[in-house]
Amino acid sequence: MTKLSVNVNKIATLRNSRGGDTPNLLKVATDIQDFGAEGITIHPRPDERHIRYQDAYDLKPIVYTEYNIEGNPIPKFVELVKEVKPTQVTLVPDAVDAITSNAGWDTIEHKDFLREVISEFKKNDIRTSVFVDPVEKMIEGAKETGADRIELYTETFASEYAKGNKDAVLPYATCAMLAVDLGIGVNAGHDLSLDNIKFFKENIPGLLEVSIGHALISESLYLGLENVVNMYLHRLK
Ligand SMILES: CC(=O)[C@@H](O)[C@H](O)COP(=O)(O)O
Ligand SMILES: NCC(=O)COP(=O)(O)O
Repeated sequence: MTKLSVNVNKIATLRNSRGGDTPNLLKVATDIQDFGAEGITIHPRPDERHIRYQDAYDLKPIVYTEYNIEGNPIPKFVELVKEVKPTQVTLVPDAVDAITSNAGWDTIEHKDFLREVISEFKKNDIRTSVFVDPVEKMIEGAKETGADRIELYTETFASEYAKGNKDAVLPYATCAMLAVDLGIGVNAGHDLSLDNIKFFKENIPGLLEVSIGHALISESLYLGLENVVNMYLHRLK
């Protein structure tokens, strides 16, 4: 079974745009789980433009499913994760000024660094995952770091699939099979959506978890607008 972990970064983006507490992140995270999602993902960035570090603490007692915290393991992030103790930490090599995550780790070049932070998280009983492009050498490198899982960076798959190139899933399938053979769990995320998720799931062996945010929140607007507009019209009669 593949677990759905909902990334709530975009809820925090909307909240921060007005400086208040609407939408309320904790209510949304509670509702998402009550509606059946099996996890909540956050990706606090150093500039706290969406998820604030304090949100990570506030969500801890609210998340009763799997709690996944993603980010670049700078010292401040490592301390945060060790204090919050989520179910899983996903290490992402994102630059401070990146609009969003745009590449996986070079697990060979950064093997020693990754091995060190991963062992620190493992001592704290936190499952570890490393964000990687679908390149076999990077999966083998991830194994060397001691990570429990990889998260396949699915941006290329998503953009190619949208253009009709279904073969774009093949490197992901190959890497997932390799990971399973090596005894590493397989997660995936970035730009997955209602349009591409079924095909991706059907083609990726052993897919344990997907984390989805941007498309899922956008789709919630598209699919929820009619209901809300009609509720306003009803009150204005
Ligand atoms: C690792 C990954 O693909 C997601 O965490 C994505 O980066 C979401 O982050 P943003 O919401 O900041 O784009
Ligand atoms: N790890 C990927 C994630 O959490 C969500 O990415 P996206 O759906 O916002 O692109």
